[in-house]
Amino acid sequence: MTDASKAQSMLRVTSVSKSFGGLVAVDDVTFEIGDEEIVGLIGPNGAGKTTLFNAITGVHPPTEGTIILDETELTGSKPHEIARAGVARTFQTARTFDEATVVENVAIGAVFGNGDSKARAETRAYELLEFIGLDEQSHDPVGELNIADRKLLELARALATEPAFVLVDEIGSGLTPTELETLTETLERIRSERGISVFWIEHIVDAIMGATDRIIVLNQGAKIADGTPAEVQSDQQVAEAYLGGVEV
Ligand SMILES: Nc1ncnc2c1ncn2[C@@H]1O[C@H](COP(=O)(O)OP(=O)(O)OP(=O)(O)O)[C@@H](O)[C@H]1O
Repeated sequence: MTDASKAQSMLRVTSVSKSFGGLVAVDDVTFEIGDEEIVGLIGPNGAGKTTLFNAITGVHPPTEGTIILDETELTGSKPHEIARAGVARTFQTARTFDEATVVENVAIGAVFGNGDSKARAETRAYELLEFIGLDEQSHDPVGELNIADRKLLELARALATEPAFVLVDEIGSGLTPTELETLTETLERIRSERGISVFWIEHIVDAIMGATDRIIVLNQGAKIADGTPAEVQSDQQVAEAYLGGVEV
Protein backbone atom coordinates (compact mmCIF):
# COMPACT_ATOMS: atom_id res chain seq x y z
CA MET A 1 0.00 0.00 0.00
CA THR A 2 1.38 3.39 -0.90
CA ASP A 3 -0.31 5.11 2.06
CA ALA A 4 2.00 4.44 5.00
CA SER A 5 -0.65 5.65 7.46
CA LYS A 6 -3.02 2.80 6.60
CA ALA A 7 -3.96 0.77 9.67
CA GLN A 8 -2.87 -2.85 9.79
CA SER A 9 -5.80 -5.24 9.62
CA MET A 10 -6.25 -8.71 10.96
CA LEU A 11 -9.14 -11.11 10.51
CA ARG A 12 -9.25 -13.71 13.27
CA VAL A 13 -11.45 -16.77 12.90
CA THR A 14 -11.40 -18.80 16.12
CA SER A 15 -12.96 -22.24 16.68
CA VAL A 16 -15.71 -21.56 14.17
CA SER A 17 -18.24 -24.32 13.54
CA LYS A 18 -21.42 -24.27 11.49
CA SER A 19 -24.00 -27.04 11.61
CA PHE A 20 -27.09 -27.52 9.50
CA GLY A 21 -29.27 -29.83 11.61
CA GLY A 22 -27.04 -32.82 12.31
CA LEU A 23 -24.52 -31.98 9.56
CA VAL A 24 -21.34 -30.25 10.72
CA ALA A 25 -20.40 -28.30 7.57
CA VAL A 26 -17.57 -26.33 9.25
CA ASP A 27 -15.87 -28.00 12.19
CA ASP A 28 -13.83 -26.01 14.74
CA VAL A 29 -11.81 -23.97 12.24
CA THR A 30 -9.21 -21.46 13.43
CA PHE A 31 -6.97 -19.21 11.32
CA GLU A 32 -5.89 -15.63 10.81
CA ILE A 33 -5.46 -13.49 7.73
CA GLY A 34 -3.17 -10.52 8.05
CA ASP A 35 -2.54 -7.31 6.21
CA GLU A 36 -2.05 -7.49 2.45
CA GLU A 37 -2.10 -11.28 2.27
CA ILE A 38 -3.53 -13.38 -0.54
CA VAL A 39 -4.77 -16.59 1.04
CA GLY A 40 -6.34 -19.46 -0.86
CA LEU A 41 -9.08 -21.71 0.49
CA ILE A 42 -9.26 -25.12 -1.15
CA GLY A 43 -10.80 -28.50 -0.40
CA PRO A 44 -12.85 -31.20 -2.11
CA ASN A 45 -16.51 -30.63 -2.99
CA GLY A 46 -18.63 -30.22 0.13
CA ALA A 47 -15.58 -29.49 2.34
CA GLY A 48 -17.29 -26.42 3.81
CA LYS A 49 -15.53 -23.61 1.92
CA THR A 50 -18.62 -21.62 0.95
CA THR A 51 -20.17 -22.28 4.36
CA LEU A 52 -17.06 -20.75 5.97
CA PHE A 53 -17.40 -17.68 3.71
CA ASN A 54 -21.08 -17.48 4.66
CA ALA A 55 -20.18 -17.68 8.35
CA ILE A 56 -17.61 -14.88 8.04
CA THR A 57 -19.89 -12.62 6.01
CA GLY A 58 -22.97 -13.16 8.18
CA VAL A 59 -25.08 -14.97 5.57
CA HIS A 60 -25.23 -18.04 7.84
CA PRO A 61 -23.72 -17.03 11.21
CA PRO A 62 -21.56 -19.67 12.91
CA THR A 63 -23.06 -22.08 15.42
CA GLU A 64 -19.92 -21.70 17.56
CA GLY A 65 -16.74 -19.65 17.61
CA THR A 66 -15.81 -16.04 16.99
CA ILE A 67 -14.90 -13.87 14.01
CA ILE A 68 -13.02 -10.69 14.84
CA LEU A 69 -11.80 -7.97 12.51
CA ASP A 70 -9.12 -5.98 14.35
CA GLU A 71 -10.92 -5.02 17.58
CA THR A 72 -14.46 -5.52 16.23
CA GLU A 73 -16.38 -8.71 16.86
CA LEU A 74 -18.32 -9.60 13.72
CA THR A 75 -19.82 -12.89 14.95
CA GLY A 76 -23.58 -12.80 14.49
CA SER A 77 -23.64 -9.38 12.79
CA LYS A 78 -25.81 -8.84 9.71
CA PRO A 79 -24.17 -9.10 6.25
CA HIS A 80 -24.45 -5.34 5.59
CA GLU A 81 -22.87 -4.56 8.98
CA ILE A 82 -19.99 -6.91 8.19
CA ALA A 83 -19.56 -5.33 4.75
CA ARG A 84 -19.43 -1.88 6.31
CA ALA A 85 -16.95 -3.11 8.92
CA GLY A 86 -14.57 -3.96 6.05
CA VAL A 87 -15.23 -7.49 4.79
CA ALA A 88 -16.57 -7.64 1.22
CA ARG A 89 -17.25 -10.69 -0.94
CA THR A 90 -17.99 -11.85 -4.44
CA PHE A 91 -20.43 -14.67 -5.13
CA GLN A 92 -20.01 -17.87 -7.17
CA THR A 93 -22.84 -16.72 -9.39
CA ALA A 94 -22.56 -13.02 -10.09
CA ARG A 95 -25.40 -11.09 -8.45
CA THR A 96 -25.71 -8.22 -10.86
CA PHE A 97 -28.58 -6.03 -12.05
CA ASP A 98 -28.49 -6.99 -15.72
CA GLU A 99 -30.58 -4.15 -17.16
CA ALA A 100 -28.56 -1.51 -15.34
CA THR A 101 -25.23 -0.30 -16.70
CA VAL A 102 -21.83 -1.42 -15.47
CA VAL A 103 -21.19 1.86 -13.64
CA GLU A 104 -24.64 1.79 -12.03
CA ASN A 105 -23.96 -1.71 -10.72
CA VAL A 106 -20.74 -0.62 -9.05
CA ALA A 107 -22.32 2.57 -7.68
CA ILE A 108 -25.16 0.52 -6.15
CA GLY A 109 -22.50 -1.46 -4.26
CA ALA A 110 -21.06 1.77 -2.85
CA VAL A 111 -24.47 3.19 -1.84
CA PHE A 112 -25.73 0.05 -0.13
CA GLY A 113 -22.43 -1.36 1.04
CA ASN A 114 -20.84 1.84 2.21
CA GLY A 115 -23.66 4.34 2.75
CA ASP A 116 -22.24 6.71 0.11
CA SER A 117 -24.24 9.55 -1.47
CA LYS A 118 -25.20 8.89 -5.12
CA ALA A 119 -22.67 11.42 -6.47
CA ARG A 120 -19.82 10.08 -4.36
CA ALA A 121 -20.75 6.50 -5.24
CA GLU A 122 -20.63 7.31 -8.97
CA THR A 123 -17.27 9.01 -8.73
CA ARG A 124 -15.89 6.03 -6.88
CA ALA A 125 -17.49 3.62 -9.37
CA TYR A 126 -15.76 5.27 -12.36
CA GLU A 127 -12.45 5.23 -10.53
CA LEU A 128 -12.85 1.54 -9.67
CA LEU A 129 -13.82 0.59 -13.23
CA GLU A 130 -10.64 2.22 -14.49
CA PHE A 131 -8.62 0.34 -11.87
CA ILE A 132 -10.22 -2.97 -12.79
CA GLY A 133 -10.01 -2.37 -16.57
CA LEU A 134 -13.72 -2.08 -17.33
CA ASP A 135 -13.87 1.68 -17.93
CA GLU A 136 -14.66 1.32 -21.64
CA GLN A 137 -17.74 -0.74 -20.76
CA SER A 138 -18.98 1.72 -18.09
CA HIS A 139 -22.20 2.51 -19.94
CA ASP A 140 -22.95 -0.95 -21.33
CA PRO A 141 -25.84 -2.90 -19.83
CA VAL A 142 -24.38 -5.63 -17.62
CA GLY A 143 -26.35 -8.24 -19.57
CA GLU A 144 -24.01 -7.61 -22.54
CA LEU A 145 -20.78 -8.39 -20.67
CA ASN A 146 -18.90 -11.62 -21.28
CA ILE A 147 -18.21 -13.96 -18.37
CA ALA A 148 -14.69 -12.67 -17.69
CA ASP A 149 -15.85 -9.05 -17.54
CA ARG A 150 -18.73 -10.04 -15.26
CA LYS A 151 -16.21 -11.47 -12.84
CA LEU A 152 -14.18 -8.26 -12.94
CA LEU A 153 -17.42 -6.37 -12.32
CA GLU A 154 -18.11 -8.54 -9.26
CA LEU A 155 -14.69 -7.57 -7.94
CA ALA A 156 -15.30 -3.87 -8.62
CA ARG A 157 -18.61 -4.11 -6.75
CA ALA A 158 -16.89 -5.72 -3.78
CA LEU A 159 -14.20 -3.00 -3.80
CA ALA A 160 -16.87 -0.29 -3.85
CA THR A 161 -17.43 -0.84 -0.13
CA GLU A 162 -13.76 0.06 0.52
CA PRO A 163 -13.02 -3.20 2.33
CA ALA A 164 -9.91 -4.28 4.23
CA PHE A 165 -10.63 -7.86 3.15
CA VAL A 166 -12.26 -9.24 0.04
CA LEU A 167 -13.55 -12.80 -0.02
CA VAL A 168 -13.55 -14.17 -3.56
CA ASP A 169 -15.71 -17.21 -4.25
CA GLU A 170 -14.66 -19.32 -7.24
CA ILE A 171 -14.01 -16.54 -9.65
CA GLY A 172 -11.83 -18.58 -12.01
CA SER A 173 -14.29 -21.10 -13.41
CA GLY A 174 -15.33 -20.78 -17.04
CA LEU A 175 -12.43 -18.52 -18.01
CA THR A 176 -9.80 -19.02 -20.71
CA PRO A 177 -6.19 -19.24 -19.48
CA THR A 178 -5.57 -15.64 -20.59
CA GLU A 179 -8.69 -14.39 -18.82
CA LEU A 180 -7.70 -16.30 -15.70
CA GLU A 181 -4.27 -14.68 -15.82
CA THR A 182 -5.83 -11.21 -16.05
CA LEU A 183 -8.04 -12.02 -13.10
CA THR A 184 -5.14 -13.34 -11.04
CA GLU A 185 -3.11 -10.23 -11.84
CA THR A 186 -6.08 -8.12 -10.79
CA LEU A 187 -6.24 -9.87 -7.41
CA GLU A 188 -2.51 -9.22 -6.99
CA ARG A 189 -3.05 -5.51 -7.83
CA ILE A 190 -5.93 -5.33 -5.35
CA ARG A 191 -3.42 -6.37 -2.72
CA SER A 192 -0.38 -4.39 -3.85
CA GLU A 193 -2.04 -1.16 -5.03
CA ARG A 194 -5.02 -1.02 -2.65
CA GLY A 195 -3.59 -2.79 0.39
CA ILE A 196 -6.59 -5.14 0.55
CA SER A 197 -6.19 -8.75 1.70
CA VAL A 198 -7.74 -11.43 -0.48
CA PHE A 199 -9.27 -14.70 0.76
CA TRP A 200 -9.94 -16.81 -2.30
CA ILE A 201 -11.87 -20.06 -2.83
CA GLU A 202 -10.87 -21.69 -6.09
CA HIS A 203 -11.27 -25.08 -7.70
CA ILE A 204 -8.57 -24.35 -10.27
CA VAL A 205 -5.75 -25.44 -8.02
CA ASP A 206 -2.96 -24.46 -10.44
CA ALA A 207 -4.15 -20.86 -10.43
CA ILE A 208 -4.30 -20.66 -6.67
CA MET A 209 -0.92 -22.34 -6.19
CA GLY A 210 0.80 -19.71 -8.30
CA ALA A 211 -0.98 -16.66 -6.95
CA THR A 212 -1.29 -17.02 -3.18
CA ASP A 213 1.04 -16.47 -0.21
CA ARG A 214 -0.66 -19.11 1.85
CA ILE A 215 -3.30 -21.80 1.41
CA ILE A 216 -5.80 -23.14 3.92
CA VAL A 217 -7.21 -26.60 3.17
CA LEU A 218 -10.57 -27.83 4.44
CA ASN A 219 -11.73 -31.43 4.37
CA GLN A 220 -15.11 -32.53 5.72
CA GLY A 221 -15.45 -29.20 7.50
CA ALA A 222 -12.11 -29.32 9.32
CA LYS A 223 -8.90 -27.44 8.55
CA ILE A 224 -6.27 -29.99 7.58
CA ALA A 225 -3.49 -27.68 6.36
CA ASP A 226 -2.44 -24.02 6.49
CA GLY A 227 0.86 -23.15 4.85
CA THR A 228 2.69 -21.91 1.79
CA PRO A 229 1.61 -23.40 -1.55
CA ALA A 230 4.76 -25.58 -1.53
CA GLU A 231 4.02 -26.85 2.00
CA VAL A 232 0.42 -27.63 1.14
CA GLN A 233 1.39 -29.35 -2.09
CA SER A 234 3.70 -31.77 -0.27
CA ASP A 235 1.27 -32.43 2.61
CA GLN A 236 0.25 -36.06 2.85
CA GLN A 237 -3.15 -35.34 4.44
CA VAL A 238 -3.98 -32.93 1.63
CA ALA A 239 -3.01 -35.46 -1.02
CA GLU A 240 -5.25 -38.05 0.66
CA ALA A 241 -8.19 -35.65 0.91
CA TYR A 242 -7.99 -35.08 -2.82
CA LEU A 243 -7.59 -38.73 -3.83
CA GLY A 244 -10.23 -39.45 -6.42
CA GLY A 245 -11.01 -35.74 -6.68
CA VAL A 246 -9.09 -32.76 -8.02
CA GLU A 247 -5.34 -33.25 -8.36
CA VAL A 248 -3.22 -31.01 -6.18
N1 LIG B 1 -27.89 -23.89 3.61
C1 LIG B 1 -27.52 -25.15 3.81
N2 LIG B 1 -28.36 -26.05 4.38
C2 LIG B 1 -28.00 -27.34 4.59
N3 LIG B 1 -26.80 -27.84 4.28
C3 LIG B 1 -25.92 -27.01 3.71
C4 LIG B 1 -26.23 -25.63 3.45
N4 LIG B 1 -25.14 -25.06 2.87
C5 LIG B 1 -24.21 -26.03 2.77
N5 LIG B 1 -24.68 -27.20 3.27
C6 LIG B 1 -23.93 -28.46 3.37
O1 LIG B 1 -22.71 -28.19 4.01
C7 LIG B 1 -21.65 -28.97 3.43
C8 LIG B 1 -20.56 -28.05 2.95
O2 LIG B 1 -21.01 -27.36 1.80
P1 LIG B 1 -20.22 -26.15 1.13
O3 LIG B 1 -21.06 -25.65 0.01
O4 LIG B 1 -19.81 -25.19 2.18
O5 LIG B 1 -18.93 -26.89 0.58
P2 LIG B 1 -17.86 -26.35 -0.47
O6 LIG B 1 -16.54 -26.76 0.05
O7 LIG B 1 -18.08 -24.91 -0.71
O8 LIG B 1 -18.25 -27.22 -1.72
P3 LIG B 1 -18.10 -26.91 -3.29
O9 LIG B 1 -16.64 -26.92 -3.56
O10 LIG B 1 -18.80 -28.05 -3.92
O11 LIG B 1 -18.74 -25.58 -3.56
C9 LIG B 1 -22.27 -29.79 2.32
O12 LIG B 1 -22.56 -31.07 2.84
C10 LIG B 1 -23.54 -29.02 2.00
O13 LIG B 1 -24.54 -29.88 1.52
